[in-house]
Amino acid sequence: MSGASTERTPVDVAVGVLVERDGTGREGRFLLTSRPEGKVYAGYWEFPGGKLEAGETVHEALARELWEELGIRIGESFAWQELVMDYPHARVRLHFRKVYDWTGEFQMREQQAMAWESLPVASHPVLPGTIPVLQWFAAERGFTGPTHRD
Ligand SMILES: Nc1nc2c([nH]c(=O)n2[C@H]2C[C@H](O)[C@@H](COP(=O)(O)OP(=O)(O)OP(=O)(O)O)O2)c(=O)[nH]1
Repeated sequence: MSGASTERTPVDVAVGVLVERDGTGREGRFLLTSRPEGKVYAGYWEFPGGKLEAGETVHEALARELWEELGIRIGESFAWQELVMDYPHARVRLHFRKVYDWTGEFQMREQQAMAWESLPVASHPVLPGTIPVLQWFAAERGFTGPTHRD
C-alpha cells in the first residue's frame, strides 16, 4: 500500500456528548470543551474525547479520555452518530456517544476551557467536526436558525 493511502486510513476517535436531563428525561445543555494549546486546532471548541488506543472499545476510550482530560468517571454511554472527517492533518472516524451520568468534579487537566451550551452555541470558533453535531441536535430539538457563529 502506498504511503499516501495508508495516511488516509481513518483514525477512530471516541467523542463524548455529555447532556443534562431534567426529571422528565428531556435533554438540556450539552458540554463543549476547547482544544488545548499544542494540539491541531488549538482553541477551537469541540466535544471532549480522543483517539482509541490498541484493544480499546469506543466506550473504554471515551471513559479513559474523559478521566484524563476532565477528571470525571462516566457511567453508561450510548452510541449516537458516526462521522468521517477529512482534515489536512488526518482522516478521522468520529464515534459520538451520548452520556447522561457521570461523577466527580470537572477539572481542566489540559488547561482547556469548558462551557455548558445550548443552541445557538455561544462558544467560538467551533471545530469543523462539531458543526454536524449541532445540526443533529437542532433536528432532535426542532431548533431552526444558525446553530453557531461563523
Ligand atoms: N475530541 C474531539 N475530536 C474531534 C471532534 N471533532 C473532530 O473533528 N475531532 C478530531 C480532531 C482530531 O483530529 C481528532 C481527535 O484527536 P485528538 O488529537 O483530540 O485526540 P487525543 O486526545 O487522543 O490526542 P493525542 O493524544 O494524539 O494528542 O478528532 C470532537 O468533537 N471532539
